[in-house]
Amino acid sequence: MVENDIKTQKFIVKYFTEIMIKGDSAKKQMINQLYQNLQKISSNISKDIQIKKFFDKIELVTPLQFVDDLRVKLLETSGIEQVLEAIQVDNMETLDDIKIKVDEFMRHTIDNKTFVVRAKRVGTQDFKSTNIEQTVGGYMLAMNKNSKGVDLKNADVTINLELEHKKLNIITKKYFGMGGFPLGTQGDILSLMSGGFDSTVASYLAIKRGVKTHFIFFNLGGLAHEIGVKQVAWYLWNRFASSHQVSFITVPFEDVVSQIFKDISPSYMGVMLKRLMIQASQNIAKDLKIDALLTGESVAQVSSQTLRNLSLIDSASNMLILRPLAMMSKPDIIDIATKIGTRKFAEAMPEYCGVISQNPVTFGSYDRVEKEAKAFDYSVLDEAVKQAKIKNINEVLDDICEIGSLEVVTEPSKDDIVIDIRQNIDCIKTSVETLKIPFYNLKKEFKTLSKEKTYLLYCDKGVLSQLHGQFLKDSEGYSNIKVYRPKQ
Ligand SMILES: Nc1ncnc2c1ncn2[C@@H]1O[C@H](COP(=O)(O)OP(=O)(O)OP(=O)(O)O)[C@@H](O)[C@H]1O
Repeated sequence: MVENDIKTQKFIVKYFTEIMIKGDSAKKQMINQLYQNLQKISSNISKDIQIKKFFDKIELVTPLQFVDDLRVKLLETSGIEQVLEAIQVDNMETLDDIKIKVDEFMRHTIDNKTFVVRAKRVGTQDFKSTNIEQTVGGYMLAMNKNSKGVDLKNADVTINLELEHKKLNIITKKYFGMGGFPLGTQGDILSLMSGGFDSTVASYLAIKRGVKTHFIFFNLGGLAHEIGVKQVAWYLWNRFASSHQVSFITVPFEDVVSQIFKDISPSYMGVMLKRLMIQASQNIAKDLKIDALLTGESVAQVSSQTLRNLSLIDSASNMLILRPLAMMSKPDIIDIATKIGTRKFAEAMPEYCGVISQNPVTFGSYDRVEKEAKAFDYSVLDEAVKQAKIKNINEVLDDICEIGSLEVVTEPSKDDIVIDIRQNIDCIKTSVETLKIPFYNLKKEFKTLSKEKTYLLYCDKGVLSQLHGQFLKDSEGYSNIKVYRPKQ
């Protein structure tokens, strides 16, 4: 039981170890960037969160009601090695002050456990860190008969203390952060985003490395695919990169695909399609002053992703192309997708344009690709690039919402059924029958529901409900779907 009337909680953010071994100016630049990123992220949660930068850490002090939100965001911000949660107590002048406070806050942790006290100290006190450890340890041992005693080598519980002048931090929890470099320290990249496992994991790895990651999507003709890609790109950005604004570019590629069917030999269609995507991406990246492209390609993952074919694709442009998954195995990629929450999106992503990957060449020839490329009418590609739509990532969901035109209902009728399609476990409470079906199971489970009822899809902003409802309507032919947006 904590008896003190504490109204704030402190987070201590320790920098990624690779930042700490940099030279002074690189280190300073990275710490400044992380500080700015955290200022932005924390002020989005609450203007009452205070943030302070030190040479070896950043401290954030938050009112208690924002602790959970802030913790989640800190653990999803690149550049952080460890996040410590601490209780901060001021006016700690003597060893007696310290021992009493630490016992008050930490005694509940040592019941039936062995413990050890570790302390660090900054200031001109007349005692040393070891004195703090011994005094606090001795006092807690005497005061807590249920404890199993002090164990210096193998304690069940370590009580970590940091005394800075008269300010004492009692560390209550430690988490591993995401690692990596602060977003914005490594320039900009344009990620070719098809929404499957690979391009989403590749984009995450770029973000984690500190690279500001913009997205480009080539629309080959499927509304469902467009919806899926926009949704997962927004999810990645919102979760791991919202300290920076990035672009989402949609390039209409239907005509390019038709032209490929006219001009290119079947076995080279797949390689040519990728080359054309790379060429279009390069042109757009140059306009946006982006230095490099990113893809989710991985050597040998599918029969067409041979080293030779990747080289044929590469030779379509002279821009740097990063392929962070090049040497990774699929299970490792899926593990990352599961960890970062994109697995469900990837599994729900519809197949597109399968024809173009039938009987692909696996060891294409440089001469032949040149010949195929010469046969292609590039004015079609130029036109597609001209028609590309560039949006801010936070506008893409609204953007697709315009495509949808499902009726929006603010009050359900008594026979309606509400379906909460959000990914989290909470389910909205309504006055009518309400089901929980996360969006990634909707297609499968909707089939099993009575056709006689009207279903009102519910999500946080009404946007994903529009998208998924529209998808069910267009692709599966259902007409008994509306969107539920209760009045705030
Ligand atoms: N429609 C598209 N729009 C943008 N980029 C694409 C598109 N299709 C493919 N790409 C890019 O090409 C890469 C290889 O695509 P391909 O379909 O061959 O492989 P994949 O391994 O299934 O990719 P993913 O798992 O990312 O869907 C993708 O990772 C992505 O970077």
